[in-house]
Formats: sequence, structure tokens, C-alpha cells
Amino acid sequence: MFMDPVSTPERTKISGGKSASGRLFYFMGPSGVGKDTILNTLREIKNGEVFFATRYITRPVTDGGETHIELSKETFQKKRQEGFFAFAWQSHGFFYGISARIFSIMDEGWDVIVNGSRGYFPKAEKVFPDIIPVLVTASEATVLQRLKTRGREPEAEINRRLHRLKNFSIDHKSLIPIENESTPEAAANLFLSKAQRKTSDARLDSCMFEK
Ligand SMILES: Nc1ncnc2c1ncn2[C@@H]1O[C@H](COP(=O)(O)OP(=O)(O)O)[C@@H](O)[C@H]1O
Ligand SMILES: O=P(O)(O)OC[C@H]1O[C@H](OP(=O)(O)OP(=O)(O)O)[C@H](O)[C@@H]1O
Repeated sequence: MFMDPVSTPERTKISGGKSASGRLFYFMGPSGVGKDTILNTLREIKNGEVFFATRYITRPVTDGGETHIELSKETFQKKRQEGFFAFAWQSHGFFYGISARIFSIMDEGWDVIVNGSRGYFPKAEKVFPDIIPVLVTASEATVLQRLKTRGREPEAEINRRLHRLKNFSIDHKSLIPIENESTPEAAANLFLSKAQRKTSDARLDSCMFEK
């Protein structure tokens, strides 16, 4: 299935505030740690304006999980060559991409959130040096339980994903670490509090915290 990205409701407009220039938050963390769940919780919080980038993936939409745009491998590679993607990587036997639209969205003043890969992060940082990494973590036991509960992958694939759990260390001056051992709401609010701008033009962030 292919959906026209222009008609995709990626943007969640909540309260009407805009900052001068948008920031790029790059969520990452091991499979099953809860990234999608936290992002869905963030979407539901009605007190901010953020652009959530939809992912283009060669994984069938029928596999469940996040709402992504499914592309065939051929279409993905064609779009990649045409410069359609800001970020593109390969993992778990699939191709993943984030549209280059995020750059014009940020130019318009929107903060952007993408769901990325730890393995790809060094390249993403080269593409956009002001990127703000957000690393979601939980214990191995918690992640294993969550992968089993989600039930999207067979056991062998769950074991492969667990194997990648601790294979990355992210050392970055702007890193926002988010431990997701409590509720998704707690993790989402932790992110919002850490993402608050320190400067006085924090219109977006003050909107985020309006009750
Ligand atoms: N804080 C949490 N508490 C309980 N269950 C969670 C929490 N965060 C995520 N989950 C569950 O864990 C599973 C994996 O979460 P998901 O968001 O798909 O992870 P990821 O996107 O990182 O692979 C899902 O079944 C989800 O409902
Ligand atoms: O380099 P890593 O940090 O290990 O990440 C590899 C890939 O795994 C996750 O995707 P995907 O949505 O397929 O998996 P998940 O839903 O199980 O996290 C993540 O978003 C990356 O695309």
C-alpha cells in the first residue's frame, strides 16, 4: 500500500503555538522497549504542537504495530535514489525511511519527532548535526516480557532483537535518556520535561505544559 505523504495526517496540531525554529528529536532504543507506545502517548497529550514523522517501511502493514507507510523494496530504493528520504536505514530485514519533508517542516518552526535506529544514529547526526537524540531504555527482563506480550515476532526473531539490546552506547552532549520502566505516560512526561527549551522564546514548550 502507498499513501500520498501530503495527505498523511502526520502533523498533530494541538494548541496553536510555534517556536522560531523547529528541533529534531530522534527517538531510539531496543526493539520492544516501548518507543511506539511512548510516541502514541505523546500524540494524545493535548497541550503542544509537534510533527510526528511517519515512517516508510518495507514491512507489511498487516504485521500490526505502528502506523507506517508500506513500500515495496523497489519503490523504496527508487525513492531513496530520488532523494526522497532524510534518513534511510536497513534493519531486521526491512528498509526504513523518514521523508525529507521534515526539513521544511522544521523551517516552518515545528518541532519534529522521528523514530530512528541506534545503529543509524551516527549517520543521522551527520545529516543533521543539531539532532537531539532520545534514548529509551528498560531492563532486559522488561523488554523480553514486552516483546512476548506484543507478539508480533516469532520466538527466534524475539531472540535476535534481544541480542541487539545492549549493543549500542550513545554518547552525545544533548542526549535525553528516558527510562521506560513505569507507565508510558510517565515516560512521555519525562521526555516533555527534558525537552523544554531553556531560552525565553519557548512558545512551543510553554504550550506543551499548559494544563
Ligand atoms: N511503559 C510500559 N508499560 C507497559 N507496557 C509497555 C510500556 N511501554 C510499552 N509497553 C508494551 O511493550 C510492547 C512493545 O512496545 P512498543 O511500543 O511496540 O516498542 P518499540 O516500538 O520500542 O519496539 C507493547 O506491547 C507495548 O504495549
Ligand atoms: O538499530 P536499532 O536501534 O536496533 O534499531 C533497529 C530498528 O528497530 C526498530 O524498528 P522496528 O520498528 O522494526 O522494530 P520495533 O518496532 O520492534 O522496535 C528501530 O526503530 C529501527 O528501525
